[in-house]
Amino acid sequence: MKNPKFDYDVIYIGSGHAAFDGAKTLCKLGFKIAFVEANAVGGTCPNWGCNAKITLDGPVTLAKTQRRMKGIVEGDTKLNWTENVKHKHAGIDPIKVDREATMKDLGMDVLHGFAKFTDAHTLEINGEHVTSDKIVIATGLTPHRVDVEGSELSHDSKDFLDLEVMPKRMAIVGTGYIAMEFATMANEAGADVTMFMHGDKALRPFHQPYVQLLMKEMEDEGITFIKNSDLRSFSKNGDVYTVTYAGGKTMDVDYILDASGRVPMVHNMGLEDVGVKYDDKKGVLVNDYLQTSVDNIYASGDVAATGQPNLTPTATFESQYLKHLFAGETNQPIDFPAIPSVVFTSPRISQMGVSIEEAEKSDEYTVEKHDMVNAWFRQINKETIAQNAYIFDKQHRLVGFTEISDQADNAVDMIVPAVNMHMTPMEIERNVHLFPSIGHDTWKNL
Ligand SMILES: Cc1cc2nc3c(=O)[nH]c(=O)nc-3n(C[C@H](O)[C@H](O)[C@H](O)COP(=O)(O)OP(=O)(O)OC[C@H]3O[C@@H](n4cnc5c(N)ncnc54)[C@H](O)[C@@H]3O)c2cc1C
Ligand SMILES: NC(=O)c1ccc[n+]([C@@H]2O[C@H](COP(=O)([O-])OP(=O)(O)OC[C@H]3O[C@@H](n4cnc5c(N)ncnc54)[C@H](O)[C@@H]3O)[C@@H](O)[C@H]2O)c1
Repeated sequence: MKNPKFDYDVIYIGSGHAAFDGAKTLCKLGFKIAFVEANAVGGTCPNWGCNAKITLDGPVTLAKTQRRMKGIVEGDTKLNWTENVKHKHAGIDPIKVDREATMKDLGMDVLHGFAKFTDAHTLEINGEHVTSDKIVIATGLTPHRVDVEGSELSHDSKDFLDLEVMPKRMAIVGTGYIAMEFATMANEAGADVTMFMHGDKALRPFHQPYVQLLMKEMEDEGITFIKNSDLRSFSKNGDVYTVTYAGGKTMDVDYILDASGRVPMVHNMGLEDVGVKYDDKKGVLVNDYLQTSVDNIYASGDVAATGQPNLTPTATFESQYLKHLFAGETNQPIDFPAIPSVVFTSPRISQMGVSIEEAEKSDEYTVEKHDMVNAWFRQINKETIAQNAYIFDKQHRLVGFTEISDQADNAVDMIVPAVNMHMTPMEIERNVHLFPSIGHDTWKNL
């Protein structure tokens, strides 16, 4: 215990990556720590985000690859969605229990309930008051609902991940990360998927020519995109849902997934009462030390308005930074590295650092584009789309990378050190990779 004036040295509101990853090493330095969790311990990523999604995606990508290898790999492939969801539960459901046990083994407390500030050092949880020297708001995001009549009839990504039977006809609102990933899974599981787009662009943060290739691939697999859909209402008659859009057109479906984005969890927590400033869309306002407008209150992860991508690696990085700050290991502002991101569709699209679009507007950079689809390494599994681009600065150091292919996730991950350490060509040469491997394939162009 560092400050006996309070019940705890640090309380984290939330128990996701923005909290736990740094806390687990902070507690070893003698800090007394508690997490307040209103839902499943571990937060979004393991329970209804990354881990849950990628467990369901494994058999989806396998089925697609096996179809391409027809004749070499014999037999028909059909995804059994019900068994896939059972497999997901078997792998994912124990995580929250294990995580809570780990927290307690490390000497940290888990307080189940919804936290509300009563003053800058005090939280009310289920009518009990607990105090802490520092409080970290790590409450994440929650699904946004489109503002149309009948919006309560739609489902969110959490509901989708627990679907025991795949509906025959599915309407998906949006074409962001969740919409595109979940459409890929639903389509492979046999659903007739229609995507209702806000405008005419999908996956806006990614290189649009790659997004066009992905959309064409998804259309070839049977997915329909309705551009500028201008949603009007959802209604339900018996088991059938009707989507009304674009000037009164209608479509009947069996399920509506609203994937129109996620918004910060900042309400009903007494933030206004204690003076913590926030923006409804961006989250809790923080300075370069992740400190809010109240000195002893910090924010970390998706809920913190840092302008960084709302991803697990970002939450982990911020949580680790706060550990260093609280432990006195740094007094410097947070210095974000380039954070890689990938959309787990088939094929996948990944990117990191300076984008092609930024590079093409500046004399500082050069862009080298590659189409590898006919390269032998990409033909092992008969990939049908495989392109990437490297962005270099004037010293020929890699500053950005993007790829579309079945292996785009592993490709960008292999390139992380070259981008973040600003490696020179000589240093790059000294990083010798396995052969044959995606690492070798990706670094050979540097
Ligand atoms: C479907 C989906 C797929 C995703 N896939 C990926 C992926 O593949 N890769 C990737 O990097 N990222 C992915 N993400 C994003 C990733 O899950 C988040 O960036 C990450 O979980 C953020 O962690 P966090 O700790 O900030 O918030 P969270 O993990 O959301 O944790 C916040 C916790 O706070 C709790 N809470 C909120 N308010 C209160 C309160 N007042 N009192 C008590 N507890 C409270 C919540 O119950 C929650 O458990 C995905 C997200 C979704 C939804
Ligand atoms: N692979 C990953 O790393 C991964 C996967 C899933 C989620 N995430 C994280 O979760 C966050 C939330 O994901 P998301 O997909 O919900 O959000 P998003 O911001 O990626 O996409 C939201 C989509 O909804 C659309 N939209 C908004 N209003 C609409 C309307 N009225 N009608 C039709 N469409 C509308 C937007 O145009 C956009 O296509 C992401 O930003 C990302 O940080 C990451």
